[in-house]
Amino acid sequence: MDSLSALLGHVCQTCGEAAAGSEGGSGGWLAGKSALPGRSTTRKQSDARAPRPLIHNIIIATQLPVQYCAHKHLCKLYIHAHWNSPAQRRHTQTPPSTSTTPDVAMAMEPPPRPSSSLFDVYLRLRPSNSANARFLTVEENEATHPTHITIKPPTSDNRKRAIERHAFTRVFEEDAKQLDLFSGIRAASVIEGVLGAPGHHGRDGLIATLGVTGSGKSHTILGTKSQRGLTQMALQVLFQSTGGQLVQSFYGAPAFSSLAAADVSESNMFTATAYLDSLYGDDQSERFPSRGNTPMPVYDLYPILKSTFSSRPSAGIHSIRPVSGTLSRITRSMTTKPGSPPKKDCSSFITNGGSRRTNKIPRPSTLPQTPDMDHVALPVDTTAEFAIIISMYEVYNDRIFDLLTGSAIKNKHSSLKRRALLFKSTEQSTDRKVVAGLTKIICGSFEEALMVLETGLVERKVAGTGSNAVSSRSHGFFCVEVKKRDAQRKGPWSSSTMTIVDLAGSERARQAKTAGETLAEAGKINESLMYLGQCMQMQSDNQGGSKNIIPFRQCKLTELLFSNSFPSSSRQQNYHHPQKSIMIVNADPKGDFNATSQILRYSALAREVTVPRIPSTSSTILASGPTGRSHKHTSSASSGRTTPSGRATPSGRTTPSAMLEELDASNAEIARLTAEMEVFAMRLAEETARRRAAEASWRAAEDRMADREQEVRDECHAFTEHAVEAERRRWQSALDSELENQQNHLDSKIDIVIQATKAQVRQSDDAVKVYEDPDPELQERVQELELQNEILRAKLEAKEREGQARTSSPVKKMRVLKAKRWEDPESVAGLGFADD
Ligand SMILES: Nc1ncnc2c1ncn2[C@@H]1O[C@H](COP(=O)(O)OP(=O)(O)OP(=O)(O)O)[C@@H](O)[C@H]1O
Repeated sequence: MDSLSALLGHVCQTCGEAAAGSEGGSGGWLAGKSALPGRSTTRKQSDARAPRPLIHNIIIATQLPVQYCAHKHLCKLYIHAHWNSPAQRRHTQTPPSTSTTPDVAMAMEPPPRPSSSLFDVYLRLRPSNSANARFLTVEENEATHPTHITIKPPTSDNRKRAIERHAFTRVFEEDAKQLDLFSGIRAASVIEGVLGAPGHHGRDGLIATLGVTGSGKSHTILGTKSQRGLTQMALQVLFQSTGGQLVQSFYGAPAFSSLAAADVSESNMFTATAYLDSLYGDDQSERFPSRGNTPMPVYDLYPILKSTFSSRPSAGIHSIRPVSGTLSRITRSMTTKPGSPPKKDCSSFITNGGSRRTNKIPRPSTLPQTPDMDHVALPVDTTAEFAIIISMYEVYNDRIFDLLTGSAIKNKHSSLKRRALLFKSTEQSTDRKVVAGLTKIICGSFEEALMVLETGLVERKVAGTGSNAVSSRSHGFFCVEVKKRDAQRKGPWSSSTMTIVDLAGSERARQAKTAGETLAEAGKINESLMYLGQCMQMQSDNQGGSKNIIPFRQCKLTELLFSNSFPSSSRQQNYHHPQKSIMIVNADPKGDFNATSQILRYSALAREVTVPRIPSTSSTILASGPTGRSHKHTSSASSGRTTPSGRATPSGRTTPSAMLEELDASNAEIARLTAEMEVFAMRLAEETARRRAAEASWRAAEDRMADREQEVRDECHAFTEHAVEAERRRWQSALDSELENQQNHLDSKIDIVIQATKAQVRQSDDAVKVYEDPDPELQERVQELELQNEILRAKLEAKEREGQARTSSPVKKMRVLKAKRWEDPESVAGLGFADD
């Protein structure tokens, strides 16, 4: 009964009796279900005639805590509905106020951030140009900063909706400046955490903005033409704090390779000078006469940077000097006016209002110089050396895209299909997921970091809508990674990241007047914000004692925002503290009531709802009457007490007072039913939202499954193709080597035969005899020739005999023989004649 004791001493609005006791007639305000008449055991001992207050039924129906005085006067009907948890309901009891509209509970303290809370939630109101009345009131808090707001439906709203009260870590009014916000949210302490205490690793930090479209999220995070945003301010503080302790990380410097080696996210790392030089080199050559070695025209950043620098690790890169001069500013503050017809993809980062993106180098001197953060100096570990690495990406249609590829700088590449990156565990980062394959730029100075930031923003998806001339169509993530190591020992680099997120705004298609692709984008934006809302609502429930598991894996956005918010599972070397997170909710107090109240409802750290009481008809009637007596009756009637004039007569006839009583009872019943209806409507809305979320998550899961299936199929296909190709090559090479072996074997055999033949020829005078299988044709021919030979030989012999017979002279004989020898030497030899 803590709440009860807290409420003692208050005064009943109807009878003016001071609350001093407990239920049962001694007076006092009762609160909570345990003190309800009809439920309490003391009820039976109390005045049996005491009417059962109508509110009792409401309690039964809604299970909500209520208050009433000892006289059971229904002075006001307070329903403090902390829908999320009983624990939250408990601390909402409050005495009624005397104002005509029900006040909200004052006992709702700004909740201290418990360890289960993922975010500190700040509310920033933007100055509004709208002629509408403000529906949002900031409660003044004299002791400290305002932390509570009340939102009251506009008078035009005929749905009699509840008045809601929300608690935030702190509320910033419309006149809050960028610097007020920076110091108010204690951004410096986030940066300090990222830098790490002496001898300790840093801790990740996250600053994000949330709100409906046009509520000032980008204004807060990225600033405008004249004012810096939180990003630029944080960068300045970071660079001036680490100042002299930044490592030299030009290509070829040992720090560069060690930084690249220490990166766990499979990133493409470049120095800012090389990166900017590669992107803007050609067009800026006139303006940067001092810069040498301007790379070739860049058609794709990676191949050129890689071939230029990876192959020549020691290649000198000339730095781009800080530039002065009047040049067109790359800013978000141009293009169409809100309300004008949507203009597709009219990038806010274009110069001269044209539709072409520029490839002019961003110039730090022309960027806003205020607020200057010179006065902010953070304590830094003096024994350490640091490197600051910047990466940027956006979540567009639930896919992650690198913003530093440089493809948007050259017009030719604006149509190129971008490759989505994965948020996954890598080989070197098994215990936590990282966005793999990002472009990371090592920045040596604040100016370089600003140029990289502006370059990345050129690539971000923005479009003009009916609600905002420069509406972000994606959730933008700007990451500043601080690498730290011992300056003396040069040990391993530790890493902590400050992520600054500019979320896309939720929007209603009717107001934003979007269509086609922009409408589809809005659908995805709203869906991801709905998941974010669920996560935030659960975190707020958890503060009240619930132990909900935050469902952050439902979409890329929540995964990226929340996955580092929990303690690392690894307790060893890679242990990471949960990140310190800050959520800034932006709201236009005169803007769209429905959209704004919805966002405030799920982002607030605590909330309560007050259903306005429907005034009693009888009191209205009687109040307009002349007598005070009537009023007294009404009060009695409303308290449920019977009065002499209010009773039915024994004859059964009802007096006017009895009718009035009845009327009042009916009105109270109507009020009860209306309150009930309101409660059920809210529950229904919640359940519907939950169902929709579940359906959307189901659909998203199906999509993801299909994607995964396709990925697995592609992977299998690629793997199989690769394996088949490798096998084919293996077989081909085996075949080739087999053929070669055979050839060699044959050659060696032939060699042996030739050698043997030669040796045989050398050993013997005989001609080489070649033994071959007899050819039948040849054989026939040989036989024929032999036959002819025989015939000729016979003829010859015959002729010889003839000649011998004709001459007996030896000389003639010799002459004949000589002639014969020329004709047939063999036959002559055979005859034993020799040449003389
Ligand atoms: N606190 C502020 N002070 C002055 N002007 C503001 C403030 N907040 C927002 N604005 C102006 O309102 C306009 C819309 O703001 P902004 O683009 O930041 O909205 P947003 O929430 O980022 O919208 P979206 O979600 O569509 O991107 C801009 O012109 C911006 O300068």
